[in-house]
Order: sequence, then C-alpha cells, then structure tokens
Amino acid sequence: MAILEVDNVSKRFGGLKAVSDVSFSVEPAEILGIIGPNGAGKTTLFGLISGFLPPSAGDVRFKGQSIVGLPPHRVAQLGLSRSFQIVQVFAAMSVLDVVTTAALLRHPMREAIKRATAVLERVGLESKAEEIPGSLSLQDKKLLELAKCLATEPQMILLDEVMAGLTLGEAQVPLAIIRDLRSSGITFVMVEHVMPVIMNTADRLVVLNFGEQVAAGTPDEIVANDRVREAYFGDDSHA
Ligand SMILES: Nc1ncnc2c1ncn2[C@@H]1O[C@H](COP(=O)(O)OP(=O)(O)OP(=O)(O)O)[C@@H](O)[C@H]1O
Repeated sequence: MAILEVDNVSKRFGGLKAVSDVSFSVEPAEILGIIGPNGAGKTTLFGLISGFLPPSAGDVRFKGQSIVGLPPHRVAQLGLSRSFQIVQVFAAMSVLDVVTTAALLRHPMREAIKRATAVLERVGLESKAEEIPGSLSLQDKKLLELAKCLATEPQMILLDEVMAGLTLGEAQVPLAIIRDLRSSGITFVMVEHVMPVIMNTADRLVVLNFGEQVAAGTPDEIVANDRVREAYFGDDSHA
C-alpha cells in the first residue's frame, strides 16, 4: 500500500493556480523526486504534502489518513518529517541542542539527548555536537537539517532542496546517507533543482510546470519525455 497519496490537490493564491490537480502516490522505501522549472509550484506542493499549507481542493493521505488541516506537530508525530530550506536555528543553541529539541517530539529530555547523540553519529556530526549551527560549513548545515528530521523518528522524510548550494562532490555525503536510510525502510520525497543529483538518486520523478503535473516516471522515462524537454528548454525541435 502507498505510504503517501496525493489526490487531485490544487492550491490557489488569489487568481493564480500555483498547483493544479496534482495526483501521485509514493510507495514505502521509495525515493520520489519533484522537479520543474522556477515557479512551477514545487515549494507550494511541498507545503501541501507536509501539511503546512492547506490545499484549496483535494486530499493528502499519509498511511491512509488525511493530514489536511492537521497541525505540523501532529503530522510529525504520525511519522512524516520535513526539512526547511533555510536553516532555522537559535543562535545560542548547540548542534546537539537543536537535534535534541527535535527528539523531544517523542521522548523526555534525558532520552531525547541520547537519541540526538545517536542521530549525530548517524550523520557524521558527532564531533560538532557542541558547535553553534551558524559556524558549520554548508554541507554540515545540510546534514544537521537531515539530523533534525531523523531525530523525530520518521517513516517518511520530505527534503526541500537539501542539496542546494553544494557541489556535486559535497552532495555525495548527504546522498549516501539518504540512500542508506532508504535501505533501512525510510521513504523520501525530494524537491530538488540540482538535476544530476535527483536523476541519480530518485526511483521516480514527478515533473511540474506552471502548477500542472506534466510527467511522472523513472529518470530514464523523464529524460526521454517530450513534454519535459519543452518545459525545461521550450524545445520541440528534437522530433
Ligand atoms: N504565498 C503565496 N502567495 C502568492 N503567490 C504565491 C505564494 N507562494 C507561491 N506563489 C506563486 O505560486 C507559483 C508557484 O511558486 P512555487 O514557489 O511553489 O514554485 P517553485 O517551483 O517552488 O519555484 P522555485 O523553483 O523558484 O522555488 C509562483 O507563481 C509563485 O509566485
């Protein structure tokens, strides 16, 4: 059974339909990528499927249950965790504090600290536990974003452009962790601009353009898809 079902979801901002009748599902332990040109509606769709943004129409179900209208902490408690594009942390908190705060979703303080310490080891940040997040390299900030998600013990993680700003070489570290987590059964939905990253990582892709779903399929199918080429390059000269 699908772990996430996006069912005819639309989002209007005034007269603008930012997301228009989008439907897809995600199977357990799958990595699904969402791609599309600037302004295609990726961030809006991300907000809709993480429960942060109420849809104007349609339904989003996680493990068979509608998450529309649920507060973010309830969505997280169900096992659906999301990253944030901007690394949001309080200046006075250490890396360990930040991850511990996320672990408090399910555990009292003492246990949360233990869990957070284990998560930092999992992503390779254990030696940075006492540092201030703002002092971390961009790559480590991305790993911290992943650690915050993991600390909530999710079954599914939504990643919003988590590779943005990294070189392809730097992206390999978080990508290896993501692949490994998937092998242990965690499902991922990734919104990503960096095409080589998403093409090499996702099992399936959903392509948006002007808020509409123009294609869905494996990376190979998507590369060969005429509507996708048109969306990205305005190009129909390949026929
Ligand atoms: N809160 C909002 N109010 C009004 N319009 C919005 C709002 N959020 C997004 N939009 C509009 O909805 C459309 C889709 O935007 P969205 O940010 O979802 O696209 P995107 O694919 O994530 O773009 P990018 O790749 O540039 O981040 C755009 O035209 C945008 O201007």
